[in-house]
Amino acid sequence: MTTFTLDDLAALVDSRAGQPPDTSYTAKLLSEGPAKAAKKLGEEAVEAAIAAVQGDRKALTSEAADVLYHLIVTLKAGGVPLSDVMAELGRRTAQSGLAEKAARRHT
Ligand SMILES: N=c1c2ncn([C@@H]3O[C@H](COP(=O)(O)OP(=O)(O)OP(=O)(O)O)[C@@H](O)[C@H]3O)c2ncn1[C@@H]1O[C@H](COP(=O)(O)O)[C@@H](O)[C@H]1O
Repeated sequence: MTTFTLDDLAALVDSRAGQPPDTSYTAKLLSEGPAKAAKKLGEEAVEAAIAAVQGDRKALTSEAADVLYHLIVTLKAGGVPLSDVMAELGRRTAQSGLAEKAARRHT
């Protein structure tokens, strides 16, 4: 069990933004703009999907980590804070909770 969170990862990515590209992989990726980060995200997502279809749990774990990392970088490059994504997920959860309650009232 790890205590490392997506917020920790986003903070690491934030710390690399604006640094010289030769200082880290993240700084280099961010310096290349949103399209490059998005391309990497797409590639990693396909690799994760292939691992899932093949039932390769080890590869899926590794590729999922790549997806989450490149998603965080893509969000940073696109100017969208992770907190906005979490808020959207929270809204959807709240909405589905209300929808479930309404459905129960009508049964
Ligand atoms: N989670 C990751 C992470 N996952 C994958 N990667 C990098 O993503 C790259 C993907 O591999 P590829 O072979 O597809 O990419 P590449 O061929 O090197 O690059 P391209 O030419 O395709 O752009 C590798 O260089 C990995 O090291 C990551 N790099 C960084 N992190 C996190 O970001 C933090 C900061 O990292 P640095 O920016 O390297 O200091 C680290 O402490 C980690 O927490």
